[in-house]
Amino acid sequence: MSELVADRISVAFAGLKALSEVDLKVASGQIVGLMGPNGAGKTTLVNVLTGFQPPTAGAVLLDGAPLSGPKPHLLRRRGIARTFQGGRLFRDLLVIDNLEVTGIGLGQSRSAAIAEARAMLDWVGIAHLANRIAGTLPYTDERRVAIGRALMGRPAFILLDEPAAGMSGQEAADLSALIRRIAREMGCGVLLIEHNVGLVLDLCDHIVVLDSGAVIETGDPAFIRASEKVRHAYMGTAADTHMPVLEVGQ
Ligand SMILES: Nc1ncnc2c1ncn2[C@@H]1O[C@H](COP(=O)(O)OP(=O)(O)OP(=O)(O)O)[C@@H](O)[C@H]1O
Repeated sequence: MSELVADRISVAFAGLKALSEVDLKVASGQIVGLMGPNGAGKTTLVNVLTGFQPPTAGAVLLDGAPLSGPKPHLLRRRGIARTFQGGRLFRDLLVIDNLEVTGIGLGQSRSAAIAEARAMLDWVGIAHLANRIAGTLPYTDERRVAIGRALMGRPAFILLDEPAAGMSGQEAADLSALIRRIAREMGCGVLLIEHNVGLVLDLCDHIVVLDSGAVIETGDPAFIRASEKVRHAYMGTAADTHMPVLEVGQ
């Protein structure tokens, strides 16, 4: 059992407080949702947890030990992987090569990286895309490749930044099933940033809601669904009774 913790993380950009003393915890096999309106600080927190953004204050702890100042590739080697908004694949390379170079970057031999890349594409359900040029894929397939690439080396944690953006209901449902398998079958701890509130409420064991850089609510999906504070943050008024729920599947 492994645990990734954000401990009172603050980030300031030239006077703008992007995050203020944010706490968050993800354990092995758990799916934690990170919600909040645009500009709430979600990506900044993922950047801090993955070494792309140094915190102004606070610490990231992996199994109780602080990870102060390491570079993203070193955190990746320690088992903290992520995807990005927009995929960020090596667009001129084949899909299989995108995964292979990641394996090699993690210290695998070429043959081990190729073998894991093939097995991973199969596990994610996109073996048929192995020999496509990554830059020619439709958006939704690109997302799956990005997730497969992030799973190379079997990370302990995967942080997914808006993986369902632009997906149809059925595509989001398929993605949801994949994320559940990542947690249940791989035992990976998942942190999910997603604007599709329906997907987050359906999938997550625990949810943290940010607004203007601060945690305004944490709890299980039923608690978050009923929260006036969350409704208020999303809709701008407590009088509104509907959160912007996009239904998953069916
Ligand atoms: N590198 C940066 N320099 C200056 N300001 C930044 C930087 N990165 C983010 N910000 C600001 O910090 C705040 C939080 O941004 P962030 O991207 O983390 O929010 P978010 O919740 O991920 O938003 P979205 O849902 O739109 O992706 C915003 O006001 C944003 O403009």
